Amino acid sequence: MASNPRRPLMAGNWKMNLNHLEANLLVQKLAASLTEKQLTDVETVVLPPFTDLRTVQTAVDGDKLLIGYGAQDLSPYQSGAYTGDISGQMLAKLGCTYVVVGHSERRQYHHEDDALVNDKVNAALANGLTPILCIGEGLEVREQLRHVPHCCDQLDGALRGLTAEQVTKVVVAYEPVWAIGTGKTATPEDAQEVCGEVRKRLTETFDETTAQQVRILYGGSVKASNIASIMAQPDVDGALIGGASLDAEEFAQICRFPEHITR
Ligand SMILES: O=C[C@H](O)COP(=O)(O)O
Repeated sequence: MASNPRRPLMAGNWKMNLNHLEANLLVQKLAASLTEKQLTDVETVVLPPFTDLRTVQTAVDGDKLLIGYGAQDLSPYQSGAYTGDISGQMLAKLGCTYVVVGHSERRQYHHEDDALVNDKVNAALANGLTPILCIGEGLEVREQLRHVPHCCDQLDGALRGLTAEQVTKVVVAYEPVWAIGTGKTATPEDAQEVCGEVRKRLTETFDETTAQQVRILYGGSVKASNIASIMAQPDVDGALIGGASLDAEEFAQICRFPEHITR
């Protein structure tokens, strides 16, 4: 098999954790724990709460840190009377490059469906942001062995109407809900099964060249101790990391995974 041309991406989703002072410390510590080469080889991104973004921007710009950042959600609208919401243009203005869309916690607690996720993917792209599109099955679906069609349906719904060129700008994150924050990691083979099927679906819906360009991440209890075996899978191009990204040293060790595997 040809070597993987996709640059690995490690994205730390802080969820609703860390105030802006703690955010500054974590970003500085993370950058100091990684060499320029490590940060060049593996794209390292943090996804703080909205209230931390300006602080993270100041740290990254001020110290020219090789760390990217983005948000955990965005409104499908550009502006207007949407109390409490944040638009893609606001995030772009803060220098964000990424935004998480359709995380299972948004789907569960805010009843986001595939149509809304599709609108948010479009809003992200319209503002030059890279959507990290989350898909994944719950335990019941997994036990019924319906996880592959379930994830492909979510993928189809979220990407409906997009051109192949737009799809190359999307990152897909496969996160089995039963593995999020539970300490129960999917096996590397479980991760590869769905990530491989996602790439196959992208090939069928768009084309092979497009599918080969899309980065597909795994998320769900990723730690320094299990990242190497996950990243050894051919269709896994990185990880969306929750809990472990709140510890700078642990996250840095995850980003250093190439030292432990040969792809
Ligand atoms: O977005 C990140 C995922 O929900 C995974 O979270 P976790 O690493 O704490 O399991």
